[in-house]
Amino acid sequence: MTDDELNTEVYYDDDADRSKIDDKTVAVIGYGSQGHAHAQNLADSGVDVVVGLRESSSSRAAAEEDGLRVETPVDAASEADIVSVLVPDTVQPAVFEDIKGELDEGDTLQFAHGFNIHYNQIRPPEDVDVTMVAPKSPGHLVRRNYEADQGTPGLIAVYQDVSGEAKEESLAYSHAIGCTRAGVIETTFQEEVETDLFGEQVVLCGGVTSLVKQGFETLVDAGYSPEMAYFECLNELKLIVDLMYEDGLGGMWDSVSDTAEYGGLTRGDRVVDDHARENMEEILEEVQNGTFAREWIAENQAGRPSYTQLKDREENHHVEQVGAPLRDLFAWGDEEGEEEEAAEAPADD
Ligand SMILES: NC(=O)C1=CN([C@@H]2O[C@H](COP(=O)(O)OP(=O)(O)OC[C@H]3O[C@@H](n4cnc5c(N)ncnc54)[C@H](OP(=O)(O)O)[C@@H]3O)[C@@H](O)[C@H]2O)C=CC1
Ligand SMILES: CC[C@](O)(C(C)=O)C(=O)O
Ligand SMILES: [Mg+2]
Ligand SMILES: [Mg+2]
Repeated sequence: MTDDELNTEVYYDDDADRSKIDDKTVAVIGYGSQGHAHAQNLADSGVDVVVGLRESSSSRAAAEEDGLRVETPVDAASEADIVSVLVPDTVQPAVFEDIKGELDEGDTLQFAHGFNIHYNQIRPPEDVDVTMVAPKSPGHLVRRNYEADQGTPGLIAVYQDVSGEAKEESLAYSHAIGCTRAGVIETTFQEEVETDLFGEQVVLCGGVTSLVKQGFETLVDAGYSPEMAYFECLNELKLIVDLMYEDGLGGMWDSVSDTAEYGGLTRGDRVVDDHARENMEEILEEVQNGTFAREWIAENQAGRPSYTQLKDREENHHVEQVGAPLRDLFAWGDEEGEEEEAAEAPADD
């Protein structure tokens, strides 16, 4: 398929005008999954970066060790032309209240996910650009891909364009973090929020972990060894998804046996059936009408009681107890573990 056959325009390196960012200062607020990747990629691309972290932040040492200048969020925002808000969605409204006084006319307030703008938790001043550059990937891979001279696909969106250059600046920022190497699509804050929340709940994070757990439990409850069940339902999933990633569903079907293909084609829809589809539609509606957003905001205001309980249950699931020692035995286990620990920035919880 050529670019002409695509339904939407995809922007690559040549479409970005780096002069829109090269003489600007970017404040990256937060140094977690996305923050460390954006800050390091921008800096390696020659952009002036200052990281904004609170004095007590556990991420300060990591950012400084990575050679970045660190100030408080207020001081970083004060000297920046572009303020990239990369703290957790739930703390963004409070952080925004602290830094909003530092946004000068014509500055850019930028996000990697549109939750707080779309659900009106942040009301930006009218005289700044409001944009989004959202890599479609976990942050650690945004950094890893950049270092490997590869890219990460991303989205850009413009919510407010005071300067008349918001889109061009977003593309230049996408270039500097490596997204235009892989391709960038323009969207709206609404579309990004609704598809991102739906995708992570139904397929990528929620759906797939439930599928793994139910498959694992079914085998173990039927008397099969947990190790067998782990390899079958979790470990091999990565290898199957890698094939889909490289060459679509067809690439995967071509690689597995005819027996697997026939069994999968006849049985898959019995598992993820019409009932599952109805549930997907219901979940999408909760995203669209704000039910999920209200629930998540209230959950945070209450100190995250359900989140804490569910997280604890997940961490103690049998598949996790079986998997950890097995992964330690993998030949590459130590090396990868060390690399990830080094790259790992502190999480919000
Ligand atoms: N995770 C991902 O890969 C993706 C995330 N996004 C979006 O990117 C944004 C950032 O998410 P993510 O990278 O996961 O965030 P993280 O949870 O990884 O962010 C943690 C960072 O935020 C800082 N932080 C936490 N609370 C505060 C606070 N109150 N004041 C100042 N700094 C604080 C932490 O520092 P401290 O040590 O001070 O706590 C740490 O540096 C979100 O909008 C998210 O939806 C988009 C695409 C993918
Ligand atoms: C899939 C989860 C995600 O949307 C992401 C990595 O893209 C997130 O919010 O972390
Ligand atoms: Mg998300
Ligand atoms: Mg996402």
